[in-house]
Amino acid sequence: MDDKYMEKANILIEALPYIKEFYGEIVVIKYGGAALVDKEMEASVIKDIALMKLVGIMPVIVHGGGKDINKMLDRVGKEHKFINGLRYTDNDTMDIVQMVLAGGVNKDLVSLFTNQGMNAIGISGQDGHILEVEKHTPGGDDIGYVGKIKSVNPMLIAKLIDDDFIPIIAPVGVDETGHSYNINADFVACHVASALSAKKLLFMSDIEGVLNKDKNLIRQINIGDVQGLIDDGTIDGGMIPKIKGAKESVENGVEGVHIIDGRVEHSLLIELFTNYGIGTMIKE
Ligand SMILES: Nc1ncnc2c1ncn2[C@@H]1O[C@H](COP(=O)(O)OP(=O)(O)O)[C@@H](O)[C@H]1O
Ligand SMILES: CC(=O)N[C@@H](CCC(=O)OP(=O)(O)O)C(=O)O
Repeated sequence: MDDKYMEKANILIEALPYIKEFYGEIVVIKYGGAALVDKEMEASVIKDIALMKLVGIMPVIVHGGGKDINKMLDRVGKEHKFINGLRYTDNDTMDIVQMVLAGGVNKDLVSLFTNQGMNAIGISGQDGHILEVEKHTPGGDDIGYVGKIKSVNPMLIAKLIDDDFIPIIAPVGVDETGHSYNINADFVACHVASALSAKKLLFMSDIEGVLNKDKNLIRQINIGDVQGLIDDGTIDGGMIPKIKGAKESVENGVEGVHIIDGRVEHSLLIELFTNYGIGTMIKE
């Protein structure tokens, strides 16, 4: 037979044990950063997730949209600032965060799935009390309406999954008085993955994975080594919440957390369904 047909058949056969392993399992995908700004890539990611769903995996999406919030703040002439990676969120900023994340990014993603003939439902952590928060005051600082997750109520998400929908969750939570809070989407993804006892959590970012000091990709990190990589400065900036959250999720029973490059077409499929993968896996 023609080699090129054999090659295609082999790719499908290589995927078989993974499809079997993940069949009926929940996989949480944090979709944000660079992967969210390029329309072509966005369409390709949606196809990958549609394929996952059609082979029996139950995907749950938590999205970011920090760059879209910045753009909207620029448009209305409002300054934006981050304190240790968290957006300073005063009342007006919170209105914009809610509008951009829960109203814009969330519904745009739902439309993309609808275009692929898939049933997706866009919700935020406010719906069904999914994300209950309290005011986050890191080191005693008041950074406005930034939420610290107190509890995740997975009931509504589980119901949507049971009814065959792909839940798409915006990282906005609610406190006991009903006020909305802005939450870092990485934290939300980790808490949701733990609460749902997901098999996997995948972070799609704008870098190959976790890099060592020589800027080479680290293929696997055991949770016992995470703190050392932070302490010696190998990991900093936006990678810190991902890696800390990854460690916590694994401790809470998520089998593996993967950090993959959202700029590479089909990185999701390659990571899940091939022997070699593409990014960094964090595991026990
Ligand atoms: N060791 C590391 N390996 C990879 N990225 C790192 C590392 N240390 C810091 N980073 C930074 O973390 C960034 C990813 O975090 P972030 O920008 O918050 O992603 P996203 O917006 O996709 O959630 C990378 O682009 C990189 O600048
Ligand atoms: C408190 C806080 O910082 N919230 C984030 C929420 C969005 C987010 O996390 O988006 P990315 O994943 O695309 O960075 C923010 O306002 O930017």
